[in-house]
Amino acid sequence: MKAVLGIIGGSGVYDLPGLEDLREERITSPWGEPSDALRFGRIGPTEVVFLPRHGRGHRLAPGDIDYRANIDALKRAGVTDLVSISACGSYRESLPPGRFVLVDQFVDRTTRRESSFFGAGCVAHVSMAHPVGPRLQERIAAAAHAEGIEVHRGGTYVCMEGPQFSSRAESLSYRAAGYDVIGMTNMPEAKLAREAEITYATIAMVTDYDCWHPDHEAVEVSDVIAVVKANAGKAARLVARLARDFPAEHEPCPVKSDRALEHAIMTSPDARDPAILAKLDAVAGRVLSRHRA
Ligand SMILES: CSC[C@H]1O[C@H](OP(=O)(O)O)[C@H](O)[C@@H]1O
Ligand SMILES: Nc1ncnc2[nH]cnc12
Repeated sequence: MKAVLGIIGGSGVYDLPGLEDLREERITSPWGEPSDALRFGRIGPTEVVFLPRHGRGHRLAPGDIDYRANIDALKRAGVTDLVSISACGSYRESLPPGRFVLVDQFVDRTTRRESSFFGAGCVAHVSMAHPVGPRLQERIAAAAHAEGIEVHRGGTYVCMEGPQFSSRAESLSYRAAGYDVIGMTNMPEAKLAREAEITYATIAMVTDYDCWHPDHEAVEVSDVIAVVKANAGKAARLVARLARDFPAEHEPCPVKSDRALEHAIMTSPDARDPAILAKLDAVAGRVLSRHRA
């Protein structure tokens, strides 16, 4: 399978410099409205598809993003490997603003988001034991190393509902729980990518110390955006190197993110709702077409 690299830009990242042969296309999805038109292009030999998660001009709050439409649209665009660039707060003194963290675990504390493509009419359960593709993460780390960009490998990203930042008590409890960074967007994004058999990884860009730190009173959006802007060049270099060095063929994922639906669908073929199956054409086409045969 040909590799297509998807990039989701988070807060402050509304375009991707260096995309050649750029074209934009609004992909329609049966799941809803994607955050923006997809931007298709090439970096070196690699096909790249870019989507700004909050839409151009940051129109969408974390809880208003249609994560299902975004992932479905990226799947329709042929994306096999998806990298999220996300601003986050830090729970570690050793992860200061400006540091990139390649997280490998997520905790979902969101409360009012559609977090699955499956449900009544077609039930499926995929594994989220290892939500990040280790080989994709390895490639990001190698690209960072080649560019002289310091990254921290590993860590847990807790995803809160927002849009308000945490209270001090919440911040202290997340830190005590052992989480490393906090944001508002990587869940359900990572879950949906897994259901769509897209390999997912996050470059979490630390922008603040949340509000647990004795020397940092409270998070301010202006501080977050100042850090993102100061590090945007580094992020662009990292993505460009990742894309230039990306293999032409999608590499099989060691945690089977690209085969997540292989044994996941519970509903027997004769009990499946044809209307739901029609919506699942892109996300689950690989396995559903086989079952129909
Ligand atoms: C602007 S601060 C809060 C905002 O930033 C992060 O977004 P993203 O993950 O898309 O970079 C955080 O999750 C909040 O949505
Ligand atoms: N402290 C924080 N909490 C939640 N989301 C964030 N995004 C950036 N900083 C954040």
